Amino acid sequence: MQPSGAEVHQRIARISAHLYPSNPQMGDGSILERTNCRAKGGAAGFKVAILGAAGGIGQPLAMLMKMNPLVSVLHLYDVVNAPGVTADISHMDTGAVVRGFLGQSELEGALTGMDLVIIPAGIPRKPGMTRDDLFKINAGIVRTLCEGIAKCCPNAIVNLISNPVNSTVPIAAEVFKKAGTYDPKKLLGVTSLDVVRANTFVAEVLGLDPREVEVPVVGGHAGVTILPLLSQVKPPCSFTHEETEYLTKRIQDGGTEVVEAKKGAGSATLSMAYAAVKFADVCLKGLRGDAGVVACAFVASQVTELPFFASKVRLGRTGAEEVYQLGPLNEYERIGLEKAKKELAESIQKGISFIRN
Ligand SMILES: NC(=O)C1=CN([C@@H]2O[C@H](COP(=O)(O)OP(=O)(O)OC[C@H]3O[C@@H](n4cnc5c(N)ncnc54)[C@H](O)[C@@H]3O)[C@@H](O)[C@H]2O)C=CC1
Ligand SMILES: O=C([O-])CC(=O)C(=O)O
Repeated sequence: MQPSGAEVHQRIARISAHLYPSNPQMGDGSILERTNCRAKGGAAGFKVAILGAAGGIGQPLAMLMKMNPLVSVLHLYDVVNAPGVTADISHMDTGAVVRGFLGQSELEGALTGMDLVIIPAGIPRKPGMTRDDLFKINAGIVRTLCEGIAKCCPNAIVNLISNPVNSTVPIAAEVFKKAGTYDPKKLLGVTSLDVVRANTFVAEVLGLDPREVEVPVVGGHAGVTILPLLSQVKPPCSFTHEETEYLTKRIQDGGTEVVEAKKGAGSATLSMAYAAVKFADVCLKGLRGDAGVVACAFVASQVTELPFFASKVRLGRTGAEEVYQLGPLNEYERIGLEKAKKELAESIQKGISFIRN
């Protein structure tokens, strides 16, 4: 029997409400003309939210996550332009269902039920600024978003990209502690761009394909706190002192190199989206229960005397299930580690104090 006109309207309204739960204006009558209204959408997979999805990182990150077969539902949240980015990305013929959420009043809808939350919300650097100069504005943004996570999806894995990561991760930890939801395994500061850069620059020097190179980068994510362990590069190789100095400095200053090249138009966005997706994919594979999933991240740690430190971690069903020791360091790296720890201690304390005081 053919459905009645009223039944067809009801069916479309249901689909529209499913796709745009808190943006009814995005599911207006125009959907009547669409031919895909019987789409099931969302095969088995994970639910992922991106907070800051309309930004320089957020947009390519959203596009790449829409292409990830492990993602069944993708929520795009921002305080501006989320509907436009959502409409655009939702036309991609990949499995994930995309939904947009605009502004603080829709944060709850964006977060409820999520398995993984990726946060690239916040202002980027301009030439002459340090990442710490972003603290004033980004600290408050991260606090608000993490309060939402504690309330709506306290079990989600959080990938925190917003700078200064060395302080925003401690901020997030304090917010979760206050809310009684803190699970150190689930809070990961994203340092994968440092690894991506290190692999690229080391491959250039060695004349190798970057896909064959693995460089552990430990410490934190700002200047001297970024510590590439060139003595542990795979495949095993050695560097002259000059090469070590050149590579260490280039990896540590990679972000500044992009900020200066962009001349005031922001910082790394495309390589960051790539690195964030690589890292998110590793987190999702861990959640799925894949064995031997390892990546570098800035996490709660007992590897040094500091409460947070970036190093290799093993991702599993509950997040960062194992944090690896640093392994043997050479003299150059030992000196670098002391410098890194000094700056890191201050940045971590600044983040903690922001919430406690
Ligand atoms: N961890 C890392 O390796 C890297 C971190 N970053 C950092 O990522 C952050 C974002 O960089 P871009 O995307 O280039 O900046 P952007 O300015 O292009 O985008 C940021 C987005 O965040 C949104 N936003 C602002 N306040 C918000 C709030 N309260 N809730 C939700 N969204 C909000 C803005 O509307 C904007 O769309 C910066 O802090 C930057 O320093 C950038 C590159 C690498
Ligand atoms: O340098 C910046 O401000 C952005 C960033 O963290 C990076 O590119 O590593």
